[in-house]
Amino acid sequence: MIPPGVPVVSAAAMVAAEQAVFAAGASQIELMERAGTAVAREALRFANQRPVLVLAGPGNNGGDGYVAARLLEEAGLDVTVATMGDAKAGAAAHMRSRWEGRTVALEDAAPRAFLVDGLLGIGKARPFTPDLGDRLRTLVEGAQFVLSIDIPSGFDTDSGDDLGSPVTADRTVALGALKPVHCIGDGLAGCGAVMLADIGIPVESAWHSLARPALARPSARANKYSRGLVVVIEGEMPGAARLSACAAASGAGYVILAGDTASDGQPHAIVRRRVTTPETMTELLDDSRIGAVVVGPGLGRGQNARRMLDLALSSSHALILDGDALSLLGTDAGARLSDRRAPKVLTPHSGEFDRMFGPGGGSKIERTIAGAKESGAHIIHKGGDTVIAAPSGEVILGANGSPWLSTAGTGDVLAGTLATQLAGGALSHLEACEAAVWLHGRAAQLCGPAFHADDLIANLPRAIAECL
Ligand SMILES: NC(=O)C1=CN([C@@H]2O[C@H](COP(=O)(O)OP(=O)(O)OC[C@H]3O[C@@H](n4cnc5c(N)ncnc54)[C@H](OP(=O)(O)O)[C@@H]3O)[C@@H](O)[C@H]2O)[C@@H](O)CC1
Ligand SMILES: [K+]
Repeated sequence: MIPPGVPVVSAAAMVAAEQAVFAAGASQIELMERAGTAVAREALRFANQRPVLVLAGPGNNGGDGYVAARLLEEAGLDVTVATMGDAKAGAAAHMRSRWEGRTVALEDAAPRAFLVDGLLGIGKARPFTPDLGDRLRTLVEGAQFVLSIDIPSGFDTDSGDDLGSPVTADRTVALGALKPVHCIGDGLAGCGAVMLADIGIPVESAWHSLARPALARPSARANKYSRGLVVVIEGEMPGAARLSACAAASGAGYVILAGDTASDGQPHAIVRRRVTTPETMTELLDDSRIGAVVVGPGLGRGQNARRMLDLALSSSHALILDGDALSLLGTDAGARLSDRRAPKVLTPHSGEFDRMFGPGGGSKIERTIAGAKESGAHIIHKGGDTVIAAPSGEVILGANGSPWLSTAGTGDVLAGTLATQLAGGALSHLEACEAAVWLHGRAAQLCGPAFHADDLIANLPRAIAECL
């Protein structure tokens, strides 16, 4: 769980924002006092008179820890500080000197019920030595509650990678702004629930956490075309396209399922069109009322699939490219899509993303931005830590889903949900992506455990109702 709709910044951008506050006259000591106060406030909500162990590292994260220790002791709690290394000169050393309570070296510390983790923050973290790692594991496992200051110690701020840290927090108090580690990678599990503390540092960013969309009810003048005409192209595995079409039918005015389906079926509201040749596909797409086309779910990778994809790409409609369409594009994705002027959204999982844009080169956020810039497409890079990137470099980080989403067909449902939001025309492309990811995640939460993709579709109207 992360706070919705707030800026997310890299470690370097956070430091720059802090520097701007110092340049405007605030002192580092003042800022650290505010940070430690925010941590102590959260700790007091959960400590419930239990003995507290504050871990204080050598940097400013440790400085925040000393402030929190002082305030918790003043509030009447039984507090011990375990130190790792000497506090660095400046505010951290100042806060260390103001702590007069019980202090032990980290190596000698014994577990206590309430653990406040101020070992390492957004400075460049190195893996813990084996001895320290073992001691830390004992302290974490011996605690009933772990509260991390800013980030869980031993995680990389920008990639969210766990550097072999034994810390798993129940809660993390993010100071000033969210960082990538709160939203992506191993950090999602390592942070626990994330609280955001405003410590008076103005932060602006092109990256934000996912927020619930504001969706409009249909106007009194609405008709099936004004609410969006969605076309879903069927292929070798028709069930996938049908899931997309059914999801699109939650909100779109008109949905056409185009393919080799001789029989019609449920729901009857979805119009079946027999489209098996380039001629019938061209005829279908020659309709300016179409708001969005979904191509890829269950499409197949044979010659016919390739032909259908090419025709969809050469149309002027907004395209959602998913599943087999992404595999067919492969390493040509950037070159082929950047020439296409009409809107396009790619919805790869990590395997499909790597096949198109390569596996290396930075964090999931940086790689998704690079893919969006290269292809000129919006990209929804799926996973437990979905990253949405626009070619402009804007990013939405969405972790509102459910681990139960990891089942076949849920991606097809996302593609259809997205088509509806794009075809409606009321939202920008980035907003449509954000709305689709939010609705999809919320529908999954409403399903509870052990659902299948059809259940997800059944819950989309309830998720939409929460956005009106
Ligand atoms: N800027 C501000 O005014 C404010 C900042 N705030 C707070 O400051 C935090 C950032 O502080 P920071 O930049 O001092 O970095 P932080 O992560 O605490 O320490 C880095 C140190 O750890 C050391 N180290 C690394 N790995 C290690 C290991 N395995 N084992 C042992 N040592 C290891 C590393 O040593 P080195 O690698 O350089 O030898 C370096 O000395 C931020 O998250 C927030 O909590 C708030 O108070 C608001 C005001
Ligand atoms: K920490």
